[in-house]
Amino acid sequence: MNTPNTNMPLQLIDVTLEYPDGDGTIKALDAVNLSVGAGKMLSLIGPSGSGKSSLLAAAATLIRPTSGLVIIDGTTASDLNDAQLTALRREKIGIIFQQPNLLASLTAVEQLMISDHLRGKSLKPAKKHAMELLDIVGLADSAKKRPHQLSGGQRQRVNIARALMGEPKVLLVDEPTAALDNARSESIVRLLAQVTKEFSVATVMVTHDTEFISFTDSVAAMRDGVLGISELVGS
Ligand SMILES: Nc1ncnc2c1ncn2[C@@H]1O[C@H](COP(=O)(O)OP(=O)(O)OP(=O)(O)O)[C@@H](O)[C@H]1O
Repeated sequence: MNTPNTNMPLQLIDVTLEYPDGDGTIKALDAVNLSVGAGKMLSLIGPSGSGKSSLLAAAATLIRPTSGLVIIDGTTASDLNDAQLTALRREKIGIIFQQPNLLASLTAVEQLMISDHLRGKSLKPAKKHAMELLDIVGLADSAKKRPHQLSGGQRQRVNIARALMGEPKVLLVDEPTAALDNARSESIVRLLAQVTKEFSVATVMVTHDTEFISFTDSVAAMRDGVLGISELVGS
């Protein structure tokens, strides 16, 4: 397949990414092909330095690949200028990092409301939307708590809810359980699998926790920039 397919919110076609390395270059991604369907969640595993973060950064359109295409919900990222890419990211992509970078002075509901506010929504509907999402991630009772009053797992739940505020088509998740104990890690991966279905997003989760990959629809393994298993899911 080498044409945009809107049933596949995330498509990477022959994506190669090279970084300068001394006199030469290093191939962080080597002709990667990947498609993830709406409502499907893929685990991305692989040793350190194999290119997982590079793949997420390319899929997030935070970095332009050396060659190949990144297609988000039918839009080819390389056709866009930087301002258009920023708009595409805001409208279509939710990004969840390892450490929830929440603002210390804001309550959980405010962390989410900011997101809608920046998109031009007024406060009342933003609050309603934020409360709905906090309810979905199991934090309706903690809406008024600030980050220091929440556990690590709860902070990650706020992070997930915040990423969903923009109603993304693609959810990119980098090591969401790295700072959590086993039980909390499992509940976070289960929650990600749940919201993937509920919101019909295409989710890619980089993880070292192979224990929890059975909660996801498929698994791809990276090694030296090459995607070992390139599965088409959700077709
Ligand atoms: N900005 C950069 N400049 C040069 N080389 C880079 C850069 N970022 C990553 N690399 C190299 O690209 C390759 C892939 O790195 P990447 O961080 O994507 O791997 P990873 O699988 O995410 O690793 P980890 O699990 O340790 O985060 C590695 O050889 C790395 O050293």
